[in-house]
Amino acid sequence: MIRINVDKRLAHFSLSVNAEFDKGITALYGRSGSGKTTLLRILAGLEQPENGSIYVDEDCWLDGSLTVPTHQRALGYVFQQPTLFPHLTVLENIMFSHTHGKRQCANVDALIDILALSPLLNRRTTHLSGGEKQRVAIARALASKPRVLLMDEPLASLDGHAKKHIIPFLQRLCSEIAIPVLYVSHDPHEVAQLADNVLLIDEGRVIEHGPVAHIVHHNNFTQATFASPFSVCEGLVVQHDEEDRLSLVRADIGDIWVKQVNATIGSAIRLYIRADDVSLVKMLPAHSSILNILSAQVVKLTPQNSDTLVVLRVGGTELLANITKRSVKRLNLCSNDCVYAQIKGIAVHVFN
Ligand SMILES: Nc1ncnc2c1ncn2[C@@H]1O[C@H](COP(=O)(O)OP(=O)(O)OP(=O)(O)O)[C@@H](O)[C@H]1O
Repeated sequence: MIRINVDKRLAHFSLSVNAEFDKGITALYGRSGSGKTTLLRILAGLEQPENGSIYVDEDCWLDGSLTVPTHQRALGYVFQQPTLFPHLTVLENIMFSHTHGKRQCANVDALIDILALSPLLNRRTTHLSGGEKQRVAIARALASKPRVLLMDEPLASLDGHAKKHIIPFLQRLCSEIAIPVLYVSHDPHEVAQLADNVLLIDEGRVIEHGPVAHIVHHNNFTQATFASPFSVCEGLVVQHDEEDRLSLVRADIGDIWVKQVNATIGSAIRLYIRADDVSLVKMLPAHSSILNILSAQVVKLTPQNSDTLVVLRVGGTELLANITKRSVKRLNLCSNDCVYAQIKGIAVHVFN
């Protein structure tokens, strides 16, 4: 557990953060210049706050005049551009912190295995792809067995294909290392896929902090980076329909049919549902191509520029729908109305 309470003034910017981060991935999310990197740098001891404290469990990294220098903080730092030693092989890069640091070394074999680095170990890092370099940088950051992992847009320099490839490694790794991971990202899709919690930051102040499914529903989240609104739902795979190539997910919003997923029955799964892919009807349709029709209640209507964002209560949780103003008028939609939310199975993104 990290407990941080710091104030920092820069020339035209001030940051004031009081937060706690438990194990798992916390996405630091906010518009450009909101203070995400500054917060990581303070945690790493690369910036000195005017006052405040940082504790990792019971260990003090900063309090008043006491400042533990960066090299004595048990942390790993992964940057947007992997900074590897070009004169060393992949294995030598990974082992660098082991041979040069004083901390106990992690199980390097397990890291190499999880990050699928075995075929690369004897290669020079100059000849690796961007995604391979970043996997080496992550292994190196973890080889010193840090108690905190800081990742500053680690996938930003990768293309969509490389990102897709590396994200499952990251997910597996972060669930195995069981330490707090602070992960800066501008990409709402990445946040939805990876984060357990989100700290939303604006102008150096914490705007929201909590579980990802809750925070992504906040207007502040979409306004922070002009992301299209979406919902994140947790569920379990309960059935595969081989003939129709579909899978049934028992999610917190109800049972949802999605395109067949490569996951065993009982696997935990996360659904990403764009608000634009949710439509509303007041009566159950007699014949519909839409596979998922859920009973819902309107909680709130928020007119946007040309659309209206509708917060729905579905099961014990919330779901967002984005519909046109004309649709709101046509349905004469008001708060507390009972409706049916329709979600195309084909439109649901599945993260497993
Ligand atoms: N060394 C510095 N001196 C003065 N101002 C700085 C310094 N470093 C950063 N800033 C300012 O502090 C603010 C926060 O910067 P920071 O890099 O933390 O933002 P960020 O949220 O990480 O942005 P981005 O998403 O664009 O990387 C910005 O206004 C930036 O110009």
